[in-house]
Parts: sequence; C-alpha cells; structure tokens
Amino acid sequence: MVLQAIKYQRGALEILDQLKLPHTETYDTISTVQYGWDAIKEMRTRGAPAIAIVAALSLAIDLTNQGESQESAKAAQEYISSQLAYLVTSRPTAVNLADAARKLNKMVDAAAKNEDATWKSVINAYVEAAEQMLIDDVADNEAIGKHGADWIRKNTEQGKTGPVSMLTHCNTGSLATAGYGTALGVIRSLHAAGSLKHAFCTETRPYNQGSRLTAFELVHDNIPATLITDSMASALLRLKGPSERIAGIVVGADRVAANGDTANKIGTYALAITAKYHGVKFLVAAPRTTIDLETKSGKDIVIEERPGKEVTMVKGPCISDGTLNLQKVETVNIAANGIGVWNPAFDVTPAELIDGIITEVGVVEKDGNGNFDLKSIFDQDVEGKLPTVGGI
Ligand SMILES: CSC[C@H]1O[C@H](OP(=O)(O)O)[C@H](O)[C@@H]1O
Repeated sequence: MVLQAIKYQRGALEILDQLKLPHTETYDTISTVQYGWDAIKEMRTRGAPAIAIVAALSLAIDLTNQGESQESAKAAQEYISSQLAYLVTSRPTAVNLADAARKLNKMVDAAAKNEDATWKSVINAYVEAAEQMLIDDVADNEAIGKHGADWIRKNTEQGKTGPVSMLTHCNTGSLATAGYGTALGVIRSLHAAGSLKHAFCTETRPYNQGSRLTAFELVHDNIPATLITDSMASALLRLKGPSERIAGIVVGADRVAANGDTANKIGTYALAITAKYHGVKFLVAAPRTTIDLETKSGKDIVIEERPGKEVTMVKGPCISDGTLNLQKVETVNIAANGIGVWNPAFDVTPAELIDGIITEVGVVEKDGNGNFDLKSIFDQDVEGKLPTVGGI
C-alpha cells in the first residue's frame, strides 16, 4: 500500500491526520478553504510541498462544491485571489504555498482576461491547475531522488566504493509531499538501486516528524533504518560513521534563499555544523518551487514560532485499565509547570555549510567563489517542463 498524505478526486479531498500517526491512520475531509487552513495551521497536514498542494486543492474543492454561478469571470478571479491570500497566512516559512499562490493567481488573471471568459471557465482553469500540482510534485520528487542518489554515488568516498548510509532529519517523504518525497526520496532511490546500506533518522523534537513519520515510512518500505534522538547525531558520525559508511546528511527545505541559505526544520543547522566537523557531505533536497530568488539570504526568512505546549506536552494513545485505546489520544505534560518555552519551528543553515542542493533538474554545487547560482536552474527544462505550479 502506498502511503498517501493527500487523497483527492474532483469534488473530494481528504488529508491523513499526521498528529495521530503512527498510532492510527485517520483521514480528515477537507471541503472548504477554512478546513484546509485549519489542517495546515494545526499541522494535521505538513511538509512544504504538501502544504501548498492541500491549500490549493482545498480552494479547488470549495469552488467545485459551489457549483454554477451567474457571477462574472472577474468576480471569480477576485474570489480566488482573496482565498489564496488567506490560505498563505496558515504558515509563513515554507515558500511553496506563497509560490503556488503567486503562480495560480497569475494563471487565473490571464484566464479571466480571455474575451469569452466566464465564472465557470475561470473556475475550471483554477481547478485543473491545482490538480496538476499533485502530478508535478511526484514527478519532481522522483527526479530529485535520482539526481541525489547519482550525486552521492559519484561524489562521496563511500559511494564510490559501495553502498552508503545516510542520516536524515524531520520528515520529507510521502507524508510531506504528494508522494515519494524529497530528502527521503533520495534515500528511497539509493535503496531501490541497491546503493543504501542503512538509513538513520532523527526523532526531530518537538513534533517528532522523524520518530512518528519518517520511521513509519522507512518501516513501511522495509528500508533498513535506525532512529536516533536529535542529540545523538554528532556521536553517530564520530563513533559509527566509519563502520556504518555514513556518506552524508540529506535534509529537505522549507525555503532556499537566492544565495543558498536554507530554512528547514529546527535542528538542521546543528546537523550541518556536525557534518562539516566530521567531513561528511551535507545535502539539501528540494524542488525548484522551494527556491525563493526574491529572498536574498537566510536573514530575510521569517521563522515560524509555534506554541510552547508543543514542547511541554506530548500526545499518545490513551491507556486506561491497562488497555490501549488507539482511538483516544491523551496529552501529558513533560515539563515543569511555569517554565518559559522558545519553540522556533525552523532554523537557517548558511550556504557555506551546504555541499549541494538537489533539485528535479540536477544537483547545484557552489562555484569556485563558494557561491550557489540558483537562478540558472530556472532556465532549464525537465523533459520540457519549466518550474511550474499546476502546469502554469
Ligand atoms: C519536503 S518537506 C520540507 C520540510 O517541511 C517540514 O516542516 P513541517 O513538518 O514543519 O511542515 C520540514 O522542515 C521538512 O524538511
């Protein structure tokens, strides 16, 4: 069975409630823009690409369910624009959602200006573009996986002489995208090619994307894997690096700035520092829709701060009279009452610590001056496909 974070057919959208994984697989119906916004804000669905897709499809569902209208094409365009502007407010750091909104607005503006445009023709154009995002994302991830695996085999000592082990952080797999994943897609590609010795994943406190989601995906796919706590990463590289043939650390991204500085799940920066210290490669895997050329460097990236209770409270299946009730989740406090909490959801890894940025058109490395040229990859096609949202 393929793990699906998003289930969609025209007129019906469901998202896998990732707050309940790995205990239960429950799908929530998303029938309005507000339901989509709430699911993203509460992180029942998460992951930079998945956030953009769920947001765009929640509006597609909203529009489809409205049925016929006598309103004008202009009214349709204005409604879509207002709903996309609202959806973008659900989470600020990942650029994919804002990028998708920009491209979808541009497409809808053009559709509304057609001389024979109607409410229906504009709505249909939007729905088709939003649906195309699902298809594009999986294709992009499979290409990222291939490029990343090829690069690791060619550019790491371990990869040149046999199967490699890789460490990854957070969740960047099928549960963070429309399928296959970005950084976890690279690990999937290595595994499929017989080039993976072992995958290590961090638990990724406080949401535990690693222990609850990535471990779930690795076990589901029968990929040899080991879970470590976030604080174990440096010891792993020092004590088990040579014997485990750890070639590198591969992570996802929420926003890559024009100079290559990368915002990703909190803890990524620390991993980049320890990778540099231990001489293993540090790779970022992300589709071009995550690269934001309008943001010059990491200091300009807004870092989302989340509620302190996500650090001090943990959720788990309810255990009463010794029996496990998977349908009932209890929340337990694990910190001293009254303690202050700082809970940034992301941090920024400077480009100088990144060895390569794996995209669907190839791996970008720094030039002789230590700079990433990310603009050039937007001129390249992927089998004739430019970086798009919904084929736009
Ligand atoms: C391919 S997902 C990219 C990115 O999104 C995750 O953040 P969150 O779980 O808070 O949505 C994480 O930073 C992943 O690396």
